[in-house]
Amino acid sequence: MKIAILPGDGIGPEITAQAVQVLNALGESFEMEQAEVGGAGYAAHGHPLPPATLALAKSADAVLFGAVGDYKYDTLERALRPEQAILGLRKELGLFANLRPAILYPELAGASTLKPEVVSGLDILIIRELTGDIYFGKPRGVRECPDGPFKGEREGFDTMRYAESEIRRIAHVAFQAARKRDKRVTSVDKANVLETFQFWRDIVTDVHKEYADVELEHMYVDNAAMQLVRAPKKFDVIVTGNMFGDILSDCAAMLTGSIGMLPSASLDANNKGLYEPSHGSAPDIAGKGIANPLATILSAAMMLRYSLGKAEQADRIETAVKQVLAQGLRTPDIYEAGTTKVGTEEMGNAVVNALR
Ligand SMILES: NC(=O)C1=CN([C@@H]2O[C@H](COP(=O)(O)OP(=O)(O)OC[C@H]3O[C@@H](n4cnc5c(N)ncnc54)[C@H](O)[C@@H]3O)[C@@H](O)[C@H]2O)C=CC1
Ligand SMILES: CC(C)CC(=O)C(=O)O
Ligand SMILES: [Mg+2]
Repeated sequence: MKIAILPGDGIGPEITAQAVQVLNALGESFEMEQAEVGGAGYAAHGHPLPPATLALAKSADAVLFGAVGDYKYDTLERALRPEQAILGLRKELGLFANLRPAILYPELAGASTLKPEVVSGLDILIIRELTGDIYFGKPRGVRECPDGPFKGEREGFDTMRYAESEIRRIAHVAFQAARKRDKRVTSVDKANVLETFQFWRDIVTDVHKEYADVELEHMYVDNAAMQLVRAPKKFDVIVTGNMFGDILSDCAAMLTGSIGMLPSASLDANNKGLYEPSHGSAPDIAGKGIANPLATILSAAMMLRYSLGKAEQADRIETAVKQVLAQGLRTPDIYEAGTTKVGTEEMGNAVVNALR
């Protein structure tokens, strides 16, 4: 089985190295091939998603991705910015279903921003549509404002849109996932304001007719953000669009102690996937050896489970992560008094030792 390893920028290479170390410790014979992506792709080949990197991602059975982005590229024209690499990979590989489980490990109850009684036992699954919405809609750009009170001025614009089949397929993913859990789906939208999301609500309601055993509720995104920090355990599966899912999942991350704890799987219709932490390249801590590698290590576990048919090995990694947390090891983002502060590499080494 071939895994494409795309470390990217910032903390990407640091955290990916730890996940690779963990995969190597499983005793499986994975073929791993690494390639530059993001700012690293631009620096080496003049493009954030070099053709050889895309070809590798397409030919591999699964992709393990670090993160992309570096402030030094923020002035480049948009098509050449590092973030285009991950957007391009999602689109090119058809990775429309983004699964972001927000699970609170009991040892991290004190690291969560919420009171232990509000988050203890938290286990929610955010399903974010990943290849549509305003992140991909066209037209977009900067133009002369054609009408209204600002006519003649320059205006920036983007296009929010969802095709019916895009909504149907992500709704099916959500209802099917809920069937394996607590059988409750909350569809998050902004149907009170946006045509796109009234349509979203209508289609999700229609798909729900095929899942009578699953409970469906609709919630506006502003309320959902509030409920996530008020009573997050009321959610089981949240399904939402690309932008709302992006924002709500960062919010949910803090319930688990840190964004460094939130893994993700981005899947196509056949469960071929790209696996990456939900966070970015964290330029503020890059090179310091203090980034939390657990979201990436847990993403590797998701890769074993969803794309590589190795559920037992995925369980082993998740058990090893629980063990190092029980040992009291913490990177600074999840550190509390009475625990032991470690760096990225020490955390990775501890997971490897726990595996053995
Ligand atoms: N999939 C991707 O590659 C993503 C890329 N980005 C890009 O990353 C760059 C930085 O974006 P930000 O908005 O700062 O988001 P970010 O997620 O990189 O960082 C936000 C905050 O969380 C902290 N953080 C993130 N991951 C951490 C980890 N593993 N351990 C400890 N602390 C961690 C950072 O230090 C920072 O304070 C930008 O260029 C952005 O476009 C952002 C999100 C996703
Ligand atoms: C480039 C961004 C869309 C990446 C991001 O924020 C995410 O996937 O969570
Ligand atoms: Mg994000």
